[in-house]
Amino acid sequence: MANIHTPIPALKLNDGTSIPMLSYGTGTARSKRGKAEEEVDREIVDGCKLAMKLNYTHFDCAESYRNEVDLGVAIKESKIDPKNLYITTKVMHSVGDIDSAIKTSLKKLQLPKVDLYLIHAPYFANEGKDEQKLQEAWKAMEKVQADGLATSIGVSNFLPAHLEAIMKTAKVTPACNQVEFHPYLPRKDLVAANKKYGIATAAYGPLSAVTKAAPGPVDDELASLARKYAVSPAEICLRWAIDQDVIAITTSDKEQRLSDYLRVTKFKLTPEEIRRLSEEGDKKHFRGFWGAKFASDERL
Ligand SMILES: NC(=O)C1=CN([C@@H]2O[C@H](COP(=O)(O)OP(=O)(O)OC[C@H]3O[C@@H](n4cnc5c(N)ncnc54)[C@H](O)[C@@H]3O)[C@@H](O)[C@H]2O)C=CC1
Ligand SMILES: O=CCc1c[nH]c2ccccc12
Repeated sequence: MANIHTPIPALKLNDGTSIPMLSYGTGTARSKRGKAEEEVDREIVDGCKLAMKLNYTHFDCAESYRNEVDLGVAIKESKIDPKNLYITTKVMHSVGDIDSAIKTSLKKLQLPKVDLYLIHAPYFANEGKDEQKLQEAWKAMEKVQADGLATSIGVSNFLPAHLEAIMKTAKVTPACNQVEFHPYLPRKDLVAANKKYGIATAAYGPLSAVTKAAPGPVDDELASLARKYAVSPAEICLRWAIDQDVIAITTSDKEQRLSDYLRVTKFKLTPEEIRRLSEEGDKKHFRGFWGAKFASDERL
């Protein structure tokens, strides 16, 4: 049985801060869709509070999820000092006015600052092709950090070309690039580009191989490793990310699953196990979010 008090491993970011490598994603919940954004959604609040009770500390949110208000209420009701939590949020449709967007997000979250603020996607900039727009948005992100409204700043869904564009004028290197990442979408060139700049990679959709993309060629290897470590195949997927220094952003509304995911603090995959899983993963390609429309090569 997992000891839920075993600390979640942390990764040092290029700005010297540490980020918990297992995060509770708030973007999967669907219940908010029928409600006004300001209306508190008890299902979302209770989901976040459950994760807090289980000792999750890192919460991944976004302007576009329309649930910053709910995460804010969950933090307040949990009575946990926000200093002991790690809150990520992202800007999407307000990317043209990032200065106001962060203030609006902080108001909804009832926080003086977030730990990590991300540009949700590069597509606002003429589907990622307008370098100047990307650079202007990044400059505004640097101001958010300079103003003390976000400890760290980063990006999401950026491909190597988008990183190169902003790095031409950046004063601050993004701390993190949050992208879809799992054995059927290992993003080798993108992870290499992130590494080149010292940018941490964060994975969304890390369970895709056991959920949306199942069945597939990694199934036998996942089952065998799950038996060896007495965990579920999902936890092997999470560890496959973490053992490659990738932050895993997952979620569930089931207490048992959320609790089980914390068993990732109890084991580590060997380099050979990671290699074997990656080799099997290479036999299939699956992309669940932001499809080919946005990348010249879907596998990028
Ligand atoms: N930056 C971006 O563009 C994006 C960010 N995200 C963030 O990442 C978070 C996690 O994304 P997901 O794709 O949901 O991650 P995920 O791949 O970890 O999947 C989690 C989902 O799988 C389900 N699940 C877990 N174990 C299962 C099992 N054994 N069998 C069947 N279903 C199972 C859970 O109930 C949950 O709905 C989101 O909540 C959001 O915060 C997600 C998508 C895009
Ligand atoms: O973050 C990516 C997935 C996602 C979940 N809800 C929304 C709403 C708007 C854009 C993207 C998403």
